[in-house]
Amino acid sequence: MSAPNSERDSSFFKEDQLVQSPVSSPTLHESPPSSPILSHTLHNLKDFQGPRLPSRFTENGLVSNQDASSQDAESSIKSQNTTPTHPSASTTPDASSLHSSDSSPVPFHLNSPHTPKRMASEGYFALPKQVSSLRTEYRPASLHHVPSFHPPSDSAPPSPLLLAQSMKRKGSTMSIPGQTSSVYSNPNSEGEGTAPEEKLVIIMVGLPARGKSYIVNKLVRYYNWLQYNCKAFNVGNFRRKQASRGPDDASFFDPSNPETSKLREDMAMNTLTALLDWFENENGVVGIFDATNSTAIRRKAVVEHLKNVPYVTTLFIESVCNDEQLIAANMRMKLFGPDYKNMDPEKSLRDFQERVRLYEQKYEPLGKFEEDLNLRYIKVINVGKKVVAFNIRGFLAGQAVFFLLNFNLSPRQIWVTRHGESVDNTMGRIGGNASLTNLGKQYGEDLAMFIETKRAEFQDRLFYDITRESNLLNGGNLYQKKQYQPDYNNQSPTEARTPIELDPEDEEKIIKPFSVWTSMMKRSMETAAYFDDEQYDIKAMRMLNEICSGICDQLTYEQIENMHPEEYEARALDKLNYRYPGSGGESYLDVIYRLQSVIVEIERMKHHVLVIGHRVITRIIVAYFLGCRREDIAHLNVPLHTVYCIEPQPYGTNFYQYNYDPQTRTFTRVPFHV
Ligand SMILES: Nc1ncnc2c1ncn2[C@@H]1O[C@H](COP(=O)(O)OP(=O)(O)O)[C@@H](O)[C@H]1O
Ligand SMILES: O=P(O)(O)OC[C@H]1O[C@@](CO)(OP(=O)(O)O)[C@@H](O)[C@@H]1O
Repeated sequence: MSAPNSERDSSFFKEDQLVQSPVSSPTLHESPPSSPILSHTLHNLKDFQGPRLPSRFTENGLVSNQDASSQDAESSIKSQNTTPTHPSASTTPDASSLHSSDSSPVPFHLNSPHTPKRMASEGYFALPKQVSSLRTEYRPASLHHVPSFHPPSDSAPPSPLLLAQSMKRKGSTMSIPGQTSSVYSNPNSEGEGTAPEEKLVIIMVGLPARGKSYIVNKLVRYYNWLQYNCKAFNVGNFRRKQASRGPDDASFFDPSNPETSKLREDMAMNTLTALLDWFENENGVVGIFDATNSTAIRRKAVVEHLKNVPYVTTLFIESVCNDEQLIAANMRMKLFGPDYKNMDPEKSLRDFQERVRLYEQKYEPLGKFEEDLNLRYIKVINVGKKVVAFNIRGFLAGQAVFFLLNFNLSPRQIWVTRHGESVDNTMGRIGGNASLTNLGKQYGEDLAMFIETKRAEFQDRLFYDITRESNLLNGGNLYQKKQYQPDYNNQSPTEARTPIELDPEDEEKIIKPFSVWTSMMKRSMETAAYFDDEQYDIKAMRMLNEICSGICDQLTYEQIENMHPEEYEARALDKLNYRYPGSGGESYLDVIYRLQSVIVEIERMKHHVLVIGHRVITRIIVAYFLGCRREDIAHLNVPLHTVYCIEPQPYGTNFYQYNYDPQTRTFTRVPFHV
């Protein structure tokens, strides 16, 4: 019998790993376990000499091996409306508690959606190999006759039916690297028996120039930052690498052309196969299939291709856009893309418009077909102005939905810097809650002036771009930028200008609020003290506090090396996962997870923000926008008195870096290098 929680030794708990579980669970075409729930239970009751499970069931509750996959062990639990009791429990559930709420026995049906095959695809645990090979006899009692429950004793094993009920169905829930520890029994050094973790295949849907790849790139960055191994598989890129890829113009996309249609389907399935190979060979966790996937028949082929893959769940993401201005802008963006680079823009635009027209002929939006199959999907309409979600389940899928509800395309600036120099910085002491030195205060004062200037500059750029855009679209003359060059050297940029009449919609886009966020530590809040809270929304956040160094707080690195050499060495080996010992001690991974809400809020905001953080905080935020590899995050070079500016763009992100010179009290732009 498994030990109660409190007595389990540490071997029961293992950090949820990034890598896929090494356990070789039975692939679903092998003879499936006789009863996934029961066998899983046996696996958990590691000392229990439970009832012998049959290798077969037949129609009256016993099902042949071939049909075992239609075995509905789970519904026999779910429908009996009882909280499964552990076989060792002394309570004896009476017959009524084993029946559905309407007190009639629940039919034991064989075609349940929760068969081992479906359970695997829904993220339930498939059984570790050593259990599924168990060959024992089990004859489920008829549901009309419910045997009374006798606590197990050496001689009489518990009633198999109740044993079944004691099996909590394993659902998919969050497994966060460095934050959760999945409990399982019989761990061994290779991690055998480690709980297999859910994998997610995201399937994009949408006409060309609807932002699919843009969304994909953001999701890849977000999942990887959360330490889930995520990669995009773009069919267009696959096509461009093919020697025999058919015509390079829109005719390739003509659905009435059988040859090119076959080519396109083959390219799509080959790309999907590459995604599955990546799952297998590189321990992928979230694979994103980036294609138009514009017809139900294509999506059915994708689902068929995936249905036998263990632990995989799917999520369709459709980007819908009926904003003509945005679509026109998107199409113009495409002219700078790989399909039309260095080609005549007018001709390329016409060709791309023809490609879209050909797709539109056969386009089928997500809907009844997917709902009839209970497939999960989310529709993002006009960049999230409206979002429709269907049957969203699973932790990883939920993360995608959460993210998609919070991103936008508005041009704005994201500024990140550490606090000004603190007393502890001058002493080389880490952590603590020291105040600024005079130099640190000077930095804060000059930072406020610098940001004020950059805010006005960006506002000018927005004004020029937006009025130019609206003039272009309205056939008007281009706005002459020179009318708008304020004299920054002599006056505060925000007051010197004559007010200009703007229509309300443009005004909202151009005159943007500006948030200044600090941690709740003195050195950060004191740096923000020079910002005018009439002009800036200033907010202190505990999530932005510096990493807690536990027993090493207030020590120098040299002291740590001398006093705690093993800690010093361990941290140097794996700074990302290493957690400082002592009360509140944290790792970089811990800080990443407490910054998740800050990152999503920055993505959601349409206005500017300045984060005045700390070394770890600055590294993690800059690493997110850079899309850094996990091994680089904890080592980015982010010295004091350096300001980073991040500008999200339609295709990617612009980065700028400014170094502060305390002698001249100026900021100079330098090549971005972290
Ligand atoms: N949700 C969205 N709806 C519409 N356009 C978007 C969306 N997200 C991003 N875009 C814009 O669409 C442009 C083209 O996006 P892209 O990803 O290349 O399209 P697709 O991959 O669908 O062909 C990007 O420049 C981006 O600014
Ligand atoms: O992860 P490492 O490189 O140790 O940097 C974190 C350390 O940086 C420091 C600098 O000493 O942050 P801060 O920017 O707040 O001054 C310490 O407080 C913190 O422990």
